[in-house]
Amino acid sequence: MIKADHVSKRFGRFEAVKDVHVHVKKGSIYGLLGSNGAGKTTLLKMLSGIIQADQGKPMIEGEVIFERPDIKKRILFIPDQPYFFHQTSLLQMASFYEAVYDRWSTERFHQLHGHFDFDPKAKLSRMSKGMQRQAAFILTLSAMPDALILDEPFDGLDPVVRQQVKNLLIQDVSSREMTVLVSSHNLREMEDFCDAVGVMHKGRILYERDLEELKIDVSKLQVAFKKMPDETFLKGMEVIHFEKRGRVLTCIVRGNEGDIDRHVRAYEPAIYDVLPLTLEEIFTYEMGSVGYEIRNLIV
Ligand SMILES: Nc1ncnc2c1ncn2[C@@H]1O[C@H](COP(=O)(O)OP(=O)(O)OP(=O)(O)O)[C@@H](O)[C@H]1O
Repeated sequence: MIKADHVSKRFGRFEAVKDVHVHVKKGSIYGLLGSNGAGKTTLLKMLSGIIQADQGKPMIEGEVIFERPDIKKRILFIPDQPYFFHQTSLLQMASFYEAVYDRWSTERFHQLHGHFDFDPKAKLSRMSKGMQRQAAFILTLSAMPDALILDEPFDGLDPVVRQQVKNLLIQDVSSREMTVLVSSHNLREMEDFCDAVGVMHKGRILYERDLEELKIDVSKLQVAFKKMPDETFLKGMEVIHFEKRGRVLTCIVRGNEGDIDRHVRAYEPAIYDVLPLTLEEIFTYEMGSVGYEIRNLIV
């Protein structure tokens, strides 16, 4: 659905995006993570058709987006600072959106501003950053886009509204296969929200993973033995990381859950638990093994 095919972008002599290849599947949510200046906004703007790539193809449904105004009407971008016309209200902005976007739904618009308890006649310029962001979501989701590209969309939203917005996005993804590409500095923000994540650093995608596959493939074990087993215990599994505190071993291991379970039980542990792994832990260990310290890249 959304694809960056070896895309690069320079600003003068500075290369902000370097040969990036990303694929966001239809009906999925892709989290683009990265620190300040990583190149996320530049990549999102190319994929929204706002700026042109120097090299490679930013594509939507197999077409280079920059050259296709018709496709741009179905792909909406919410920038990190939403823009509204001077002195307008949500209602006035809605008239503009209705005129531009063929699939605009007035019913959805009323439903959404009711949901957020939003005064549609109040001037948007007098509203807080978080309320302006809510307004951007109300307008954008009422345009019923096929794909949404969101730059730091949760900044400035309180935790309740943040969850409401996430739920609305998930609803559109599951009910009508909307595709979402979302950038964030915050790994925890993406947990339980994205289907896939990519980590961007200094213009490149360092690491990319499907989260379902990742969570199935990596486990965290806590085991204790009356008598410590020999080295075959650790050598018999693909251990990414382990810590030993007294008699308790905590191991992050890769591989089939059933095979791991059989291997561990063969050593007759006194205590054996499989603990939930956070996205941060998976990243810390996986990226650590390729030479990056995730904590230095994102929070
Ligand atoms: N129009 C521009 N002219 C010159 N340099 C630019 C321009 N836009 C972006 N850059 C540079 O490109 C790099 C990537 O910027 P970009 O905004 O894409 O990063 P980002 O990952 O979105 O960062 P942040 O999380 O801070 O918003 C930065 O070094 C930035 O200064």
